[in-house]
This record gives sequence, C-alpha cells and structure tokens, in this order.
Amino acid sequence: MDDLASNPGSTMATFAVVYSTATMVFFYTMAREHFPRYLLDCIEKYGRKLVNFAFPYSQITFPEFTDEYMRRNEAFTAIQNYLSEKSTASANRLKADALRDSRSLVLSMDYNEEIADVFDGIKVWWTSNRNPPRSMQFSVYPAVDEKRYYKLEFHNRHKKHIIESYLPKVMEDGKAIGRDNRLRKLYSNNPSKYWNGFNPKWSHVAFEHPASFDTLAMDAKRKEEIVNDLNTFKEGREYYERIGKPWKRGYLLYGPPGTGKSTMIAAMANHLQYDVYDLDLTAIKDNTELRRLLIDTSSKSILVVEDIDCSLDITGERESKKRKIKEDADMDPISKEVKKEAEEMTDCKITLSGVLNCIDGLWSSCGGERIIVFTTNYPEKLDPALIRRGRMDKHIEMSYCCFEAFKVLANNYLKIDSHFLFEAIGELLGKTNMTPADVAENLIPMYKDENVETRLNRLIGALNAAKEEEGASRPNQKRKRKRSNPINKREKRNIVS
Ligand SMILES: Nc1ncnc2c1ncn2[C@@H]1O[C@H](COP(=O)(O)OP(=O)(O)OP(=O)(O)O)[C@@H](O)[C@H]1O
Ligand SMILES: [Mg+2]
Repeated sequence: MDDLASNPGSTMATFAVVYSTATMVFFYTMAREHFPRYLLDCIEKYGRKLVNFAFPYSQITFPEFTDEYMRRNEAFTAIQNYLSEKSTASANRLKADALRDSRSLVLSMDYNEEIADVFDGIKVWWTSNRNPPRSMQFSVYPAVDEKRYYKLEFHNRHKKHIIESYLPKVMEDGKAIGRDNRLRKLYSNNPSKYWNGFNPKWSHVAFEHPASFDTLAMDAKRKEEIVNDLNTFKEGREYYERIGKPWKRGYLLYGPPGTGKSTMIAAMANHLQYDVYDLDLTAIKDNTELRRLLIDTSSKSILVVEDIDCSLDITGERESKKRKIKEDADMDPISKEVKKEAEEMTDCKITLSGVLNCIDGLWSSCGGERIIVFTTNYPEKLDPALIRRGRMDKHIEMSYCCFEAFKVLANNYLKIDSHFLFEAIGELLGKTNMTPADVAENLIPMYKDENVETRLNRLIGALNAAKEEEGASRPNQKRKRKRSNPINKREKRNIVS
C-alpha cells in the first residue's frame, strides 16, 4: 500500500478490518466453549496476524493526563502546539484554547478531525479524540473523567523512523512553539517567614517590559558585541558540554544611575526569551535560604541581583544600615515596625562566601541555560572574588550618553534620524556628562503635539546648564570626562568597550 496515496480510513481497509474482526469474534466465541486453551491462544495469535495483514498500521495515543493525579502530559501539550499551525491550514473544525501562561489562543483541531503530516516522505495521520465521561450526571463543571487524547497512525514499516526521528522532532518543535507563545515571567523572592505550602518562595507577574536592543541607547559596536555574546551563549549547549563547563554566563553591569543597566537586563530577557528572577538579597536571612531559593529557579532564566554593592555585607553597608535602624528603634520605642525591621536585619546572616558558594553550587547542581547579572553603581566596592572570570564572565560599562546613543533615543522618542540641531547636541554631549535617562526625559513631549524642534532645544538648554554646573563645581580643574569606573587595570581587560 502506498503511504502517500492511501489513508487507513479508506473503505477497503475498513471493510477488511470489520470482516476479519467479525470472523475472529465468531470463532473465538465458538472456540471458548468447545476448544481447549492452547487452541484458543493459536486462534488469537493468527487472528491478530490477519488483522495486521489487512491493516498494517500502528497507532500511538497521547492522553492529556498521565496518571490518576491528573498531571498534564507534556507530550500532549507539545503535540497540541505542533498541530496548531497545521490544523489552522487543513482542519475544517477548530477548537480555541486559552492555555495558562500563554500569550495567544491556541487553535487545535476539534474532536474526530483528522489531519495528515508528511515527514521524510512518510505520511502520518493525527486525530483528536476523547473518551466520553463514564458518569452522565448534569453538572455546571466539565466532566472530570472525560479524557482527551491525540492518536498518531502510520504504516508499520516506518515504525522505527517515526519513533526515533519524527516524534522527537514533534516534541522539540511543539515545545519551541509553546515557549514562543508563552507569557514570560518576572519573579521576585518572598521573605522566608511567608514560605509554606500555599505561598511559594517566588511570586511572579507577567514580564512585559518593552525594551529591546534596537531601542537601547549605546554605542552600536558594543551593542552588537553583547548581542553576539548572548547568541553564542544561547546556541552553546554542545560547546559547553564538550568543554565540560556548566551552561551559564555571568554579566556585571556597572555605571552611574540612569545609564540603562536595568533596561539592558530587560532587553537581554526579551532577546533570549528568558524569564527573570529578581533576587533581593536583603530579604534573605541566611545562606541556607539563599540556596533553597536558587534551587527553586528554572533554566532559561536570568537571575538578577541589582545593586549588589548595597545587598551584601561585603561593603559594610548592610552593617551600617543595621546599626542605623537599631539606633532609630532605640530613639523611637513607640515605632513597633522600625523595631521589627531592626530585629529582622540583625537576623540576617548572609555572607559573601555564602553567595559565592550558592552561585557556584547553583551552576553545578541545576539545569543549564542560565544567566546571572549583577548591577552596581560602584564596581570599585565589590570584592574581586565576586566578579572574577568564571563568575562574572563579561563586565559591561554603561556610561553617559554619547552622540550615537542620542541618535537611538531621538529615533525612539522623535522618530527622526537627522536634524539641523543634531550637530550642536553632538558637540555638547562630547563636553558634558548626561545620562541617557536625562536625555530621554528632555525628549518626552511636555504637552500633546509638542514639536521636535522645541524638544531638541530643551535638551540643548539642559546640556548647557549641566555644562555650566560642571564648570562651576570644578572652576580650576581642567575638565576630565567623569566615569563611574574606578575598576582596576586587571579587571579592565574584561570590559566590553
Ligand atoms: N541606555 C539607555 N537606552 C534607552 N533608554 C535608557 C537608557 N538608559 C536609561 N534609559 C531610560 O532611563 C530610564 C532609567 O534607566 P535604567 O533604570 O535602566 O537605569 P539604571 O542604570 O538601571 O539606573 P539605576 O542605577 O538607578 O538602577 C529607563 O526607563 C529608560 O527609559
Ligand atoms: Mg537599575
């Protein structure tokens, strides 16, 4: 039988199956009463061979739930995603599901619809079915024992190829489609006193930050370098396996406030399609809690520790904060909240070595494809152990707005690539320090339909004011371009710039 021409549902095949099954049932019923056991086994064996001869097709079913605990079968979801596109094109009756955590509706074929798929020249058939509920009670809730499943049919002679090559491809493509459709999440850690069976360690909201590398204002060459680095990481599974290193990468983003460190993290997450875990170290009591939190993160994610210099004992800031809160509490005995906060801060025993061990442990004990990002305004305050290569592989300086970065902002906010005022702005940006956040602020319209020229002139005014202010604060000094980076020479070698 030619695979591409025939369908297992064709009349001939159906007739053969019905005829051979009826014959078998007849003989079997007769035989059960009159023949000995070994003859019955023979009839069953040859009967099955007859059916296989008349209907040489195999079937695999994929139920929606895997066991009595009603755990959703991942294969079912992947097949649903995989067939979604094909169903839209070829099935007449479609069903629309709004899957949990999905950005869009998933269209799939309705029950008893059949669609064909071709893989390496082999034709296979998918049908969507359900087992009707056993109980016929009327209820406002859907029947719990109704079981949905997909059925795959193919010719017996392709069994090996279908199982070993086609099905893994369906799973992989289906999961990838699921990931693309999925709403990504921004997680933040809950204080451990609230952790229990109902309150998880991490709570999440949908991650919908619109930042992208196209809208990120920075030097084009450095931006391209970072994007290439991320792409190499994402496609690096085999490379990391070959060299025997966990599949992870650490980035240190440093620079003054408002230079786009948080925006860069959002652009990274959107580019890679990863979830983001925003880890607040100050809400964690000790190293054990930190470990438990990190183990509870998933792969394809970015773990972010913002303002790492303020989060750890290493800079001594935590100690002074504790002391200050305690002093406040002593001075104001009425304020119970301050007292409570003081006690909680005193409880905090998280250490640099704990963080280092957890990060190293996380990389070695959990699944791959993870990125960790530290941000700081003061890289010089960080312990070299924290940012050494192997932990923070790439150090990226986010600096004041240069002319190229301004052009990106002008395109974002004003939708222009050039203007006669650009030259003056370029000149001023070369002479004074203004963060992209401040530049952007001046480009935002102050009222509806404010024209481009007015906004550019406002920026020129702000740049002139900043220049004068800088001059006034350092009248006798030859102006040097202020950088946030007092990182030592050895570290500078790692810096992308
Ligand atoms: N490089 C940039 N490209 C585009 N927009 C930027 C950039 N830098 C800053 N902005 C704008 O300024 C705002 C503040 O930037 P962001 O929060 O990323 O700064 P930050 O470096 O993380 O600051 P902080 O150190 O205070 O956390 C952003 O919402 C964004 O609109
Ligand atoms: Mg930030």
